[in-house]
Amino acid sequence: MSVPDLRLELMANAEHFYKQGWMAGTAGNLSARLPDGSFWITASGKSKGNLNLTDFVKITPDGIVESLSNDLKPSAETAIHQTIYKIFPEAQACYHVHSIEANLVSRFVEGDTLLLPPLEMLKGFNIWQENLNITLSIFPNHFDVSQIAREIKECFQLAPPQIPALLIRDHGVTVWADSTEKARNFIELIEYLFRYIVAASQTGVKINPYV
Ligand SMILES: CSC[C@@H](O)[C@@H](O)C(=O)COP(=O)(O)O
Ligand SMILES: [Zn+2]
Repeated sequence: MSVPDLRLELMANAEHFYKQGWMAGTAGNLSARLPDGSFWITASGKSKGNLNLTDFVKITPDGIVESLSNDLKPSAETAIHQTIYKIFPEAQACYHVHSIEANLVSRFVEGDTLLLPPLEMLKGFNIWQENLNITLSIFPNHFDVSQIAREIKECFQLAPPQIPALLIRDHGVTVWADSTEKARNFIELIEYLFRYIVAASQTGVKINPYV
């Protein structure tokens, strides 16, 4: 039986996110791991609304770029995907999108953690506790992407995140999961939580009554 090409999943998910307005103007990047530990990642600067099979670059476990053409460069944020796959061996897909709500909520706090609302939606991240006090790490949006990747590694090696997601201030969210399907769900869940936080701030509702 032939194995389905993971690029087809990435193309479908990118189109879905693009239609939500989360990958406008070439924003965002998606990757998925292959059984040999290499991963497909979207090539840099491509519109994510209508990707082709040729709009991807393969990165080997040693970090070698295997490009299908000289015109293709790997995503400018490949270092973040590599870091996530290194720290979390169970991760099989890593998705990064830019939504307006992610950027707004990243400005709601000055520190490096965002308190999440204790909503039922958190069960989608396999969190089954009452009186939830779940936070999301926020990283500065350094011009040098490898610096962002280093800070992610340092932070998560000290303390693993409570949910498989991270936010880069004024930039966007990144999630990872053990399948492309779950990574897509995680993007939808976290973006729902961001929308809730924005709406709560407009209506005066406390984000988390347990804190
Ligand atoms: C709208 S440009 C955004 C980029 O600078 C970057 O943040 C991004 O997400 C997409 O970069 P790419 O190199 O296409 O993967
Ligand atoms: Zn980005």
